[in-house]
Amino acid sequence: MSDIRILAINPGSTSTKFAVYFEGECKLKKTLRHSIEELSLYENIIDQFEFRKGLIIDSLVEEGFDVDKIKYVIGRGGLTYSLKSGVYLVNNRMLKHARAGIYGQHASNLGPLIADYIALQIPGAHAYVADPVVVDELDEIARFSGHPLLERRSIFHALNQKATARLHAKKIGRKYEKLNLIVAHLGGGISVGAHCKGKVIDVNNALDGEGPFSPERSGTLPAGQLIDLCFSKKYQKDEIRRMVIGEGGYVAYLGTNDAMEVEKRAADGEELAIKIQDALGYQVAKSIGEMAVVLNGYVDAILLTGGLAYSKYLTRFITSKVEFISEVHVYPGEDELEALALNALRVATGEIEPLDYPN
Ligand SMILES: Nc1ncnc2c1ncn2[C@@H]1O[C@H](COP(=O)(O)OP(=O)(O)OP(=O)(O)O)[C@@H](O)[C@H]1O
Ligand SMILES: CCCC(=O)O
Repeated sequence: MSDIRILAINPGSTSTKFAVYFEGECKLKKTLRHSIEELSLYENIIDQFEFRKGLIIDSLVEEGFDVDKIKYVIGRGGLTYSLKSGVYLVNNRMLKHARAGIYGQHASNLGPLIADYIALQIPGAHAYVADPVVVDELDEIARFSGHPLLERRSIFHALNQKATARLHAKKIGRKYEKLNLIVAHLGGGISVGAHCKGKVIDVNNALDGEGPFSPERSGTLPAGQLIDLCFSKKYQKDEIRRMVIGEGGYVAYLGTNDAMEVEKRAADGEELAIKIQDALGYQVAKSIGEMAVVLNGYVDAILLTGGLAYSKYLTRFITSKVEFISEVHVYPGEDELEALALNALRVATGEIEPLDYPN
């Protein structure tokens, strides 16, 4: 490995995270948190581009990094075309789709834009994204929703799910491509994926009201009641959308998206907090059961990851319901920056070729 320098960028809904790696070693890792007031100045996600990009560049300069030596700038991929898993060279079409948000607004749309901007300032540098949220490896049978006007799409925590699955495979000395795994990412949003020999053949769409509820998302709602709500004239479209994403789940029931606070309130005996925390665990366990069926019962392991997986209460609750299916392993938190950097390293060392974003 000769002087490979990588900048990894992960724009999240309330933070911008970035890290610099030299020779595969992390030299700087920063999380810049953004208050609701700060972000409310911008009407659209894309309007935050200058602000977030400026913060990263200022931080790098402040830390005295010789940015000119960075040749790989890799961002979290956004809501663009559905893609197969891998590392993609950022091209103009991807930038256009991310900028216009034609497949939806999400902070990750800023990933390719910021990576591209920074790479353009450095002679010889290139911009990439890896395992974007739109990684789609769904089996054909999983695409049917129940109505031809509505096709299921694969939108999930692909980067962390794949990284956790690969980490587990490495830990047990097996190849990811040889295993059947169920991975539950338990973060602000929740996705539960069936990984069949290296492909996520079914997963709930974590950004479209599917699957378990989460700290800030409603998950699947009763369709009939939702239709009535939409036409009740009591709510605007945006309000309903926020009930599903941003203000559903813990936020709707308990007024907070902080699972640590919910756990404390439950431990202090607050009855509603106890019920809702258990209901979240129950729904996650139910989704894991569904994915076991998708894998015909052949499940090498169930992996719990994401911020909520730090909660011993929750992981024990879920484990008690699903351990009859397979062994459960807990990988709390996420290290998406590390996952991005590892992907860039695989390109830098020639282990993989970057893919082209389709025309
Ligand atoms: N030690 C802990 N115990 C319980 N919950 C925790 C702990 N640490 C963090 N969390 C919870 O994890 C959630 C955030 O998880 P995470 O950081 O994985 O999500 P995110 O990155 O904001 O969103 P997403 O994972 O959907 O992209 C918050 O509700 C937070 O309170
Ligand atoms: C599924 C996309 C990632 C997120 O939860 O924000």
